[in-house]
Amino acid sequence: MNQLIEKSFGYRTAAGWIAGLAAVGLLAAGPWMVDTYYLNLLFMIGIFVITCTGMNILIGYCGIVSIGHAGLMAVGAYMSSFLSTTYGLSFWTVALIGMLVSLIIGSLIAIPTIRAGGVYLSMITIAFGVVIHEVLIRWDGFSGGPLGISGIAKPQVAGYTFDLKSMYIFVLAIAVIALLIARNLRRSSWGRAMIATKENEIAAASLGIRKFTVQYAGFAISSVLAGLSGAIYAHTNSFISPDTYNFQTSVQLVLIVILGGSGRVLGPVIGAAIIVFLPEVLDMEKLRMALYGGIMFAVLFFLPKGIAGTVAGWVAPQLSRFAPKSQKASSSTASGEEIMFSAPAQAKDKELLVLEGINKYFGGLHALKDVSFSVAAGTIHSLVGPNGAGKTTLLNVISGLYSSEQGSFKLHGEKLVPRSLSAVAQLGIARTFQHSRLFKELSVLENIMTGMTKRERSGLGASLLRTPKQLRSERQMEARSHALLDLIGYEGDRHMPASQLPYGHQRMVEIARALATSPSLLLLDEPAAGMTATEIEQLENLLRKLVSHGVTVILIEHHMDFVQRVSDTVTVLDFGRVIGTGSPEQMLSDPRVIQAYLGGEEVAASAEH
Ligand SMILES: Nc1ncnc2c1ncn2[C@@H]1O[C@H](COP(=O)(O)OP(=O)(O)OP(=O)(O)O)[C@@H](O)[C@H]1O
Repeated sequence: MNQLIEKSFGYRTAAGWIAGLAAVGLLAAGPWMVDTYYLNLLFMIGIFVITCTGMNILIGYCGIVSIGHAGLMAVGAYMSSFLSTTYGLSFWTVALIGMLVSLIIGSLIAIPTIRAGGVYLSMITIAFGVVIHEVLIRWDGFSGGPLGISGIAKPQVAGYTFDLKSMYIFVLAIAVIALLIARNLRRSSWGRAMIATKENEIAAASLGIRKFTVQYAGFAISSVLAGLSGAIYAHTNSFISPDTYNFQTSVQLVLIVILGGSGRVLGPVIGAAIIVFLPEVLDMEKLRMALYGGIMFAVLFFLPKGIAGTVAGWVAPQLSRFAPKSQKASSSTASGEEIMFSAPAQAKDKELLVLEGINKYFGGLHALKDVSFSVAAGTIHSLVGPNGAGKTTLLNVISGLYSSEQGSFKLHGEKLVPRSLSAVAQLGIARTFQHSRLFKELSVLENIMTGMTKRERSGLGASLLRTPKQLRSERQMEARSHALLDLIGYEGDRHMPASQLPYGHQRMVEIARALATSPSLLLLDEPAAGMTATEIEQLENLLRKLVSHGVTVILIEHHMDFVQRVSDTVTVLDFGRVIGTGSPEQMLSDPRVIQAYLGGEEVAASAEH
């Protein structure tokens, strides 16, 4: 039965390829089937697909809504047109230069845009688009001013001059390549890192993923595609003016991505087809902006996932009924233990982490007061204390999410200088969060694979081209993820989006994702919360397995019997201060600890009587 299912998945992929090839074949026959008017429209769809595939990577994968991308198209178009009309250079040379200049300018704009984040991000891109438009109107010597540049040469190859038909075929080929690149990226560690950062920047950073690096890559790809499509358009149309690339064009580009379905590879194709054909069909050329505004409103209100996203939402559950629930990678012979524990176990008596005099303030609140203790390698060290005692704050300080005002850390005997979350992850410290921070858009397997990003990430070029080496690395990561899920005893559907997981499974997957970073120190913030008794038992076994192989665990937990069973050492915090460190038996029977835990209840109880 399993083989049948696997075969049917193979058939699905094959069916996808056949349908794709048939569609491309049909579109390639376009020049011989439609008149010039419709061929022009098809050509424009191709141009938009190229640009919007880049924007889809930026908006859908990275979560950066750029409303100035027409400016980057303009850079490619004007640079190539200027060089072509002034120096008579060939299209192939000037298109390449246009693309590179667009890449350079896009990369420069990316820096403030990514750093600003939030609402300022889109404002910067709008400002960029407006500035480019103004520069083109005023810089006569380069752009021809408001009149633009005309007489731009068409591409030539061995004496053959490209006409609209051949340019259309060329654009179709580039659009298909752009779509394949977007698809490859989505299936690579770069694509997963982009989506992870978009969904939960803190969780992504805790896996060692640098937001700036992945978002910068998204900006770079989209700049290249915008510059290229700008150059192709200019050399086909033979004329460009500043109005070709105004604010309206930028809005149109965003609309195509959102209408088609941001983050969906085929979204730009659907969006571009509708946005190009609709004003023609409705004969609303003069009311184009009003029509776009209406479409934008309707899409955001009725189809927030766009057309492709909505259709996928209907179809995916039907297909998942045929998906193998617990599919394991056949190529892997490695077990979860072999993957996790390739490093030699550390001696138990060695101090892995030493905290000295940690203080943390939130305004007037002194949340951590001179916290000092050490954590021995290969042990489970629990942090307990009443609500608000400062346990999570301490974990946040250790993991680099918060900086402390005073105090120092030593890891493996070396002093650590203040560090970011992603830099701490690079040191081999992994964590989970009190409230699940899984990447909901990604499947269970993809979540785990995201944990391997810092060690396994292939180069960006290899990911875009899906080279055999990159494919091998992907398969290895997938096999390792299966093995890790086996290790934690995860029995659920591994291809299911994390958004659909029950709470207990979310917690387990989050632990597996942290383990995927191969940490030497694992910080767990209330991992048993929301778990069933069986799952807690599995967690207990897993923790024992981890420490037996030398992994060190710092555990925050409110289930005291669980703490008592698994811990080697317990540190008790109360009002941000350490009130004791010792064995679980010592600590949990210490009168100060009982007072700290029960004091509030006693007060409450006495108030009731
Ligand atoms: N980001 C923050 N800004 C302001 N105050 C904060 C912040 N994070 C924590 N605090 C405060 O610091 C104190 C310690 O909180 P913390 O969450 O670390 O306690 P805890 O021991 O983990 O509690 P619980 O068991 O309920 O999770 C609390 O008074 C809390 O309100």
